[in-house]
Formats: sequence, C-alpha cells, structure tokens
Amino acid sequence: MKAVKVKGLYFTYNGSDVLKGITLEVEEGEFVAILGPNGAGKSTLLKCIAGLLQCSGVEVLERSIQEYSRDELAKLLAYVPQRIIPGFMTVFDMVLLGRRPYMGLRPSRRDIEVVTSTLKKLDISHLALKHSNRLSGGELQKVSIARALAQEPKILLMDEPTNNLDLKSQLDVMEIAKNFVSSGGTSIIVMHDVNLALRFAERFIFMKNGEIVADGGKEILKPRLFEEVYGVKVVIHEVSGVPVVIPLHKHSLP
Ligand SMILES: Nc1ncnc2c1ncn2[C@@H]1O[C@H](COP(=O)(O)OP(=O)(O)OP(=O)(O)O)[C@@H](O)[C@H]1O
Repeated sequence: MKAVKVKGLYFTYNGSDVLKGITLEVEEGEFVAILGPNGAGKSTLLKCIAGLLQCSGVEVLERSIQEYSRDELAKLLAYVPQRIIPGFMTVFDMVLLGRRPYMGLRPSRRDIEVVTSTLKKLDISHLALKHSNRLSGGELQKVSIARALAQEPKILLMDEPTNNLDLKSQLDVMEIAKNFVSSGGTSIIVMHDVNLALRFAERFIFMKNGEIVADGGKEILKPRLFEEVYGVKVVIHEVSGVPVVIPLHKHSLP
C-alpha cells in the first residue's frame, strides 16, 4: 500500500511558489530522506504531508488527507517539527500528549505503559518528572520524538530531528527511525547531514527551488548531483563499506 502519495502539489506563501508541482509516492516500509539546500521547500512539503498546511493532492494510506479527522490522522501519522516550544509541564506529560487521540478524559493503563516504554526506548526515563522548560536542546528534541512515537503512528515524519543532538544521540535517533521502519512503519525525514542520511535511509529525494531534482537509492549519489543541487564540489569515498560525501575545500563552482 502507498503510505503517502503527492500529486502535482503546488504551495504558495505570500504569492511566491514554494512547491512547484511535487509528485511523489512512498510505499509502506520505506525509509526516505529528503535533502536539499536551505529554502528548497523541504519543510513545507513535510508540513503538507502532515496535514499542517492546507494543500490539495496529498493522500495518506490511499485516502485524501482531508477525509481524515484530526484524531484519525494522528493515529496514522506523527510529525516531529524542527523545534518545539517547551511548556510548563513535565516530560512525562508532554509525551502523554502523544496519546491524546486515543484518550478519553483520563489516560488508560495502556497510555501510561506506552509513554513509559517510549521514554525508556529513547533513554530519557530519568527526565520523566523534569519540567520541559528546563531541558537542554537535545533533551527537548528527544522528548519531541518520544511524543511522536507515543502516537504509535504508521508513518513518522521528522524535520531535521538530529539537529542539536550529540554524536551518539544522532545515531540513536536514526537507529530509532530505522527500527520503526523495520517493524513495519514508514519514515520520511528531512535532513541536512547527507552522510547520516546515507548510513540509514534507503531512498533519497533531493529538492531545489520547490522541485524534486533527484529521487532514488544510493546509486544516484554522484558528485555531479551535489554540484547541481548545492553548487558544491564533493568527492565520495567508501569507508567501511559506506559511501561518505566529502565537500572539497575549494568547493565553490565557477
Ligand atoms: N510561514 C512562512 N511564510 C512565508 N514564507 C515562508 C514560510 N515558511 C517558509 N517560507 C519560505 O518558503 C521557502 C521554503 O521554506 P522551507 O522551510 O520549506 O525550506 P527548507 O528547504 O525546509 O529550508 P531549511 O533547510 O532552511 O529548513 C523559503 O523561501 C521560506 O522563506
């Protein structure tokens, strides 16, 4: 089944076209990285898929996104924004918000169990009772991811989830996304770190100026593509069987 289908999607901010006819299909079980320069439209595309911007031409699990109620959609799809604003609530309560679509007036035993196990999975159980406005940027980012996972979605959308994270936490987050995919989920992640994307994702979508300029597996990752997309010369070396993209010192193209 198609997890996400986008057909001829245009999006305009203040009269200027930010997405210019995006067409895209993501099958269930895919791990997709969306890459491209600043301002290319990556976050806008992700927000359209998440149903946060009013767009036509987006389907989630083969139904138009407009046909879902907020709660129905939240059970299928979770979105981790670039930044969340910490509230005056504990980490536990923030993650519990992810259970909102399932909850009545009070959380059930299962809601509590899901939150507890998600905190454990992200290695942040020790923060459970800490107020979220007293967290470091990286800790807050993990709380945001935990809240999304607590929704038990089928599709996980994350916008630059490894920003603010130290080296180990970056790998942890990508590992979590990979495990999510291994257990049947679909993950679409906007990111800038090409090498991190390369280690974990299976499909790479490059955007530039509101359009998709390349879409495919590792085989598309050629120096010419990076020149075209970023205007930067790179070399690609293999290290321990993994291709690594290295921008050159005198990188600017004439
Ligand atoms: N709320 C908004 N109002 C007006 N213009 C916006 C808004 N959000 C984004 N834009 C513009 O839309 C364009 C695409 O932005 P978007 O955030 O989707 O790009 P991006 O590829 O995710 O960039 P980055 O890598 O810097 O996060 C940019 O030119 C940006 O200035």
